[in-house]
Amino acid sequence: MSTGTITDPAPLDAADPLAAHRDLFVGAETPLVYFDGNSLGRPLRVTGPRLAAFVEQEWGGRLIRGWDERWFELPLTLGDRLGRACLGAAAGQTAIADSTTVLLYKTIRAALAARPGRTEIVLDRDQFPTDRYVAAGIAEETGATLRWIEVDTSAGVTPELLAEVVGEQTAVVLLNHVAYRSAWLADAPALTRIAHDAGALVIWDLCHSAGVVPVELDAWDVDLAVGCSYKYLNGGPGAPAFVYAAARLQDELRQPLQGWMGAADPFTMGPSYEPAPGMRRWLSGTPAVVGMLALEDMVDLLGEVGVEAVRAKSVGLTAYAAEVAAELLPEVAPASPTDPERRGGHLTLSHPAMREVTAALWRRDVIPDYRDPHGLRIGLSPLSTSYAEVRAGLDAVREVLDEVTA
Ligand SMILES: Cc1ncc(COP(=O)(O)O)c(C=O)c1O
Ligand SMILES: Nc1c(O)cccc1C(=O)C[C@H](N)C(=O)O
Repeated sequence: MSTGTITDPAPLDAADPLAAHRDLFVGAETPLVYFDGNSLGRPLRVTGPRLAAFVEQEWGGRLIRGWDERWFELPLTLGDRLGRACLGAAAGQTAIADSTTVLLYKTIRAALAARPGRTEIVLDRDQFPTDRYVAAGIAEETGATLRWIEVDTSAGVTPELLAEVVGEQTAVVLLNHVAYRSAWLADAPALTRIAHDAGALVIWDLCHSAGVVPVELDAWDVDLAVGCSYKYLNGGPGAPAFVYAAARLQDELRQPLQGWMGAADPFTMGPSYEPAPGMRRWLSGTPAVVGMLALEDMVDLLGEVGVEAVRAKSVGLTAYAAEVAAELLPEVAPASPTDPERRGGHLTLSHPAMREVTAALWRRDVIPDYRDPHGLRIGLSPLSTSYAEVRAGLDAVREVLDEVTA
């Protein structure tokens, strides 16, 4: 059911300079509507053959020699390439390792230890659960206290809100760059400055921005950052995460999971742990080489396309989704910022029936996410999503909403 005033997606797709990139992704040609690329991105077509070739040639052919030839350095070489492609990080500051959860533990502990005498971890009430849970566990373990920023679930942390809570006891400020629920895009440079003015270190969780929103970690003077690689970086389910530590802090920071792969000379196998210089000290155990291969493919693609172009399409897609939703779903409330400058790569629409609507949409191969309270979350991966797909998905929301509220 259309009001007739909604912009036709066809000319938008025809004018989209990235439209052809859709064909690079597995499944993008099917009628399924995928609104969950911010939870698990689609695989690139090149990744299947690349995994098969890895098994036959690198793993099967080189066997243990692969470590010396490429794998031992891969967390750092790929980290550097990821840093250059979409994090604004010069070489030597990014490593691929662990999961975001584990890297949150490592970075928060390292930051706390670097601010002796200060006891507070500042974070917001609405940040992703794993961030809050890890911080709470560290507080129990170390005696640190959590100091909460109260935020509106349809918005996020502003400089004013942060300035109210930081103080001389703040050791570390932990923030999400794009809020997982509302898509609020935090003003990272301003918030980083506020943390620094209070004498604290800042950790940015970039899970919902890496690969879709340009990030400038060096220019913003960020201390530490973490993020996952399976959303807009299309690394695949459970692919390892990334960690950034500013070069100026690397000698000073000590992460707590002292494993042999982060030691100065792993193969000396000496009696005690000495951290490796540079980013290698952020590693703990054997790197997940197979898990990095799909990410490598996406980093190649992002390097070619440029994250600014990805962001331009992302803004186009979320603006179009907001426009269509406003026309087609007048009873639904926007639960994301209306200003595209403050909005990340997804859009959340709120209505009391959205849990039921989401379940019904999945049954008809329209795949968004549901997030409490009442949020239908539409994740739009710019390189694999078309404007026509946005329109088809929202038409389905209209039909299903009519059915479940009839
Ligand atoms: C902001 C944020 N942090 C962390 C995570 C997850 O961390 P992990 O990959 O360790 O499950 C997610 C999503 O799952 C997230 O959205
Ligand atoms: N990591 C996930 C998983 O292992 C299973 C299901 C969903 C996820 C997610 O990534 C959730 C996502 N971070 C969110 O913002 O809700």
